[in-house]
Amino acid sequence: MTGAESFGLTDADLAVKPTVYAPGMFDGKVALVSGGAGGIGRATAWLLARLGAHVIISGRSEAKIAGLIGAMRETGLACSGHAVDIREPEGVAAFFDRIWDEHGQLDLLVNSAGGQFPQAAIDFSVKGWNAVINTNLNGTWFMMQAAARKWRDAGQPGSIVNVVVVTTHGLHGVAHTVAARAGVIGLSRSVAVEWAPLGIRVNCVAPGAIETDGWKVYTPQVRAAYPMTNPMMRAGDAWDIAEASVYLGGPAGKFITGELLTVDGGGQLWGETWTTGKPDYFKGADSRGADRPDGD
Ligand SMILES: CCCCCCC/C=C/C(=O)SCCNC(=O)CCNC(=O)[C@H](O)C(C)(C)COP(=O)(O)OP(=O)(O)OC[C@H]1O[C@@H](n2cnc3c(N)ncnc32)[C@H](O)[C@@H]1OP(=O)(O)O
Ligand SMILES: NC(=O)C1=CN([C@@H]2O[C@H](COP(=O)(O)OP(=O)(O)OC[C@H]3O[C@@H](n4cnc5c(N)ncnc54)[C@H](OP(=O)(O)O)[C@@H]3O)[C@@H](O)[C@H]2O)C=CC1
Repeated sequence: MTGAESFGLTDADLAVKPTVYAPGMFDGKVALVSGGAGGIGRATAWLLARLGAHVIISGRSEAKIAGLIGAMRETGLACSGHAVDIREPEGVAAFFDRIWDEHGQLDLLVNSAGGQFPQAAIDFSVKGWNAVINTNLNGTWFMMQAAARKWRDAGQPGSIVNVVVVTTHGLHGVAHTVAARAGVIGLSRSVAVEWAPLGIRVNCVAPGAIETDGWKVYTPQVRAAYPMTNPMMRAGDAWDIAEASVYLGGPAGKFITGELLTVDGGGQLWGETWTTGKPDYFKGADSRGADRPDGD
């Protein structure tokens, strides 16, 4: 692979990809997609804008946001963007002030900003652990809380979709992110109850292996094995997650809150996920070795 290689759907794909949803479904609505210039966020931003929403795109990289906004506006879609690090609560709060100043409303927040690096848990540094927890748990929370405060203060309903990771089986090499995402899922279930009186719904989508540029952090060997993470024996695409988020976050999900929708081709039921490669130990009984510490 070269540094220039990219994965997943392009803007040209996303501009025309067929959707199950009706045109105009989000007319008059305002949606915010964090990580909106990443793979899954980008697909979500295109889908929501094509369905009529004004989409606000955030992320850390101004250049990535500007590129996406240019591509979307070229096709006549309504969007704007702002660089915000979700780990900075003051910056996040100021961002939501700005959204209300400019639009006076927000209808849907999709938290797609996140990520991790693959490493054996036993080798995590304190800094590495904190980077992943701060991004995926704290950052997601700062966005959720800032949105909810605005909705409460404005007396407006709202909807949040958090894009997480499958946490129900041992996801090798990404224990830090599984810990953070399990936190987000638990948090979402709790505030789904606390915030129901405010008219705020909170749901999560757990993607399986979804081909995006986020895969660049994994080796070519590991990426090549991702289709083996599920019984469909293929990766999903970012549109799969975008349509799931729109289902939960939009009108189709109006009686759904505190829910987790897994979109992984059945990977929870069958499949192997090795983000740092399959260790010899798991390759078969013969590979366990006589020196394996059995603890007895
Ligand atoms: C059921 C099947 C599911 C399949 C799941 C597997 C597939 C999953 C795919 C994805 O989720 S892909 C999409 C997500 N995108 C990414 O993950 C992109 C890359 N990740 C990030 O950018 C993370 O957000 C980040 C690493 C947390 C970035 O945070 P930050 O910008 O603060 O990081 P750094 O400053 O670069 O690093 C901070 C600190 O972290 C440690 N560290 C970072 N990278 C590595 C690494 N490759 N190996 C070991 N340690 C790493 C390290 O301590 C860094 O500090 P320094 O050493 O640089 O001082
Ligand atoms: N692709 C997959 O197979 C899977 C993905 N997921 C999760 O889905 C989500 C989206 O993934 P995907 O689109 O594939 O990955 P990408 O890496 O393509 O997108 C993630 C986006 O998050 C943004 N981001 C990261 N950290 C921060 C931060 N501190 N503040 C603001 N923005 C930030 C990045 O923007 P910028 O570069 O501008 O900082 C980036 O565009 C992630 O949480 C990911 O872990 C879960 C399971 C599988």
